[in-house]
Amino acid sequence: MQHPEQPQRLSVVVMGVSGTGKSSVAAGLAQLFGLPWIDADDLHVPEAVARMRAGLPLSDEDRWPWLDRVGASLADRTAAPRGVVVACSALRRAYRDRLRAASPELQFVFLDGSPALVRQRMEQRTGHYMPPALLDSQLKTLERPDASEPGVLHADIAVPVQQIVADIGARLVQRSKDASMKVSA
Ligand SMILES: Nc1ncnc2c1ncn2[C@@H]1O[C@H](COP(=O)(O)OP(=O)(O)OP(=O)(O)O)[C@@H](O)[C@H]1O
Ligand SMILES: O=C(O)[C@H](O)[C@@H](O)[C@H](O)[C@H](O)CO
Repeated sequence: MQHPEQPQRLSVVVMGVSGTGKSSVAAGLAQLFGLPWIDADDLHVPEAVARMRAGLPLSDEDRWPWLDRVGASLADRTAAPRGVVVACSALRRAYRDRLRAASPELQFVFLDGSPALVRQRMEQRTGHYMPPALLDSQLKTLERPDASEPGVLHADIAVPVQQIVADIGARLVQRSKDASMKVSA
């Protein structure tokens, strides 16, 4: 179903370290806005997944081509003419800038929370290749988006997914209204 206040084209990356709820929140936002969603985990080459499964973190060199595939999905207006929501760790500023270069209207949702809570959720979930032991390296690699970075909404992962989705959804709609007012002013 299309959200009654659907912004023009919505291009959103839900970012954060492993286990913060990116897939859950991306799926919820996509449902709210009637858009497709993509899990960037599905765009890793098998060698990268095998590496993480074995407890080895990815390097920049592993991530650049993957980020370019994520960027291509964000920019694909044929597959997603009204927009798309992508769950992607996008841990470093340079990674996010690479995605912005592919999709200039891109907005980010940063899922933030205590490492203890994230670890607990990673340990409780089943059937995922990412071992909780890689959380420390994820946290070390993370460059938290600060006020100098454009278009980032912050969300606290301690609240239920539905609440994060409703709150972020409302803020995205508000932003789109603010942007159209600026254009017409
Ligand atoms: N806000 C939340 N409240 C309670 N549980 C949550 C919340 N968000 C996610 N979870 C649960 O935490 C676990 C991790 O969530 P999810 O798989 O969506 O994270 P992710 O960031 O996509 O992980 P990864 O990047 O490793 O694929 C899942 O079991 C999910 O159901
Ligand atoms: O940049 C990275 O190190 C990766 O994208 C990881 O974050 C995982 O793919 C993802 O979080 C699944 O657990």
